[in-house]
Amino acid sequence: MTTNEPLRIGLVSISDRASTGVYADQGIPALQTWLGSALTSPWQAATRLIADDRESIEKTLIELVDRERCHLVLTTGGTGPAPRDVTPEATLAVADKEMPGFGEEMRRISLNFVPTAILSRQVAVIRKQALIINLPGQPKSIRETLEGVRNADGDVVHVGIFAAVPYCIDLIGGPYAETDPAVVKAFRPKSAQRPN
Ligand SMILES: Nc1ncnc2c1ncn2[C@@H]1O[C@H](COP(=O)(O)OP(=O)(O)OP(=O)(O)O)[C@@H](O)[C@H]1O
Ligand SMILES: Nc1nc2c(c(=O)[nH]1)N[C@H]1C(S)=C(S)[C@@H](COP(=O)(O)O)O[C@H]1N2
Repeated sequence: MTTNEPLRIGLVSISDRASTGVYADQGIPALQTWLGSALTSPWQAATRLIADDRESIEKTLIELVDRERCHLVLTTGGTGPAPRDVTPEATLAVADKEMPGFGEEMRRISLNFVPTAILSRQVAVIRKQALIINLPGQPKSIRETLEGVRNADGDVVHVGIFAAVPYCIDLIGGPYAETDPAVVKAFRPKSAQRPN
């Protein structure tokens, strides 16, 4: 049963350099901007900027899901092969269930942009009432993976993963999230659609 409360979204930027001020964090602003353009139903964000440290990542994810009661948590950064990249391990460690389709599809989408997309080990999981999704660290990859790929005319040629996010949130008991179809069209089976 879905609810009418606002969608609570945890936004976690995981970067050694942004979290220590070597450069300004662009992850959280990119997430907020994109969600602001995509979501047409009420939402609120809880944001965290942390280092690539497995314990801090696990603690942050648990806090956002268990205490802040987020329905969706998006992380950015720390999914590559370097020794400090441990976001997928931390995410799997707090998981009740794995959702492998998201990682598979994000890598396929990202291959339209960079051949190094296969270096991203990103995962998605369910913990309690929340869907947690790892996005790559490159700020531009946030829009690319969530919104998908367009041709020169602006038509979508590879659907972004956010198309499946609202229905996933329905299925785990969260609010009915709606999107601007010009940015990303949320897909739901007919039986799950609410009249406008
Ligand atoms: N939060 C961020 N803000 C701005 N740029 C970022 C951020 N995170 C990553 N980037 C950019 O994307 C690139 C790839 O991201 P990745 O997460 O692999 O970073 P990294 O090389 O592990 O370094 P760090 O963890 O210190 O950001 C980085 O080299 C950086 O140019
Ligand atoms: N859409 C998209 N996906 C991408 C990239 C990108 O620029 N755009 N960079 C790739 C690279 S170079 C790496 S190493 C991996 C992991 O990045 P992360 O460690 O920043 O999470 O994401 C990959 N996926």
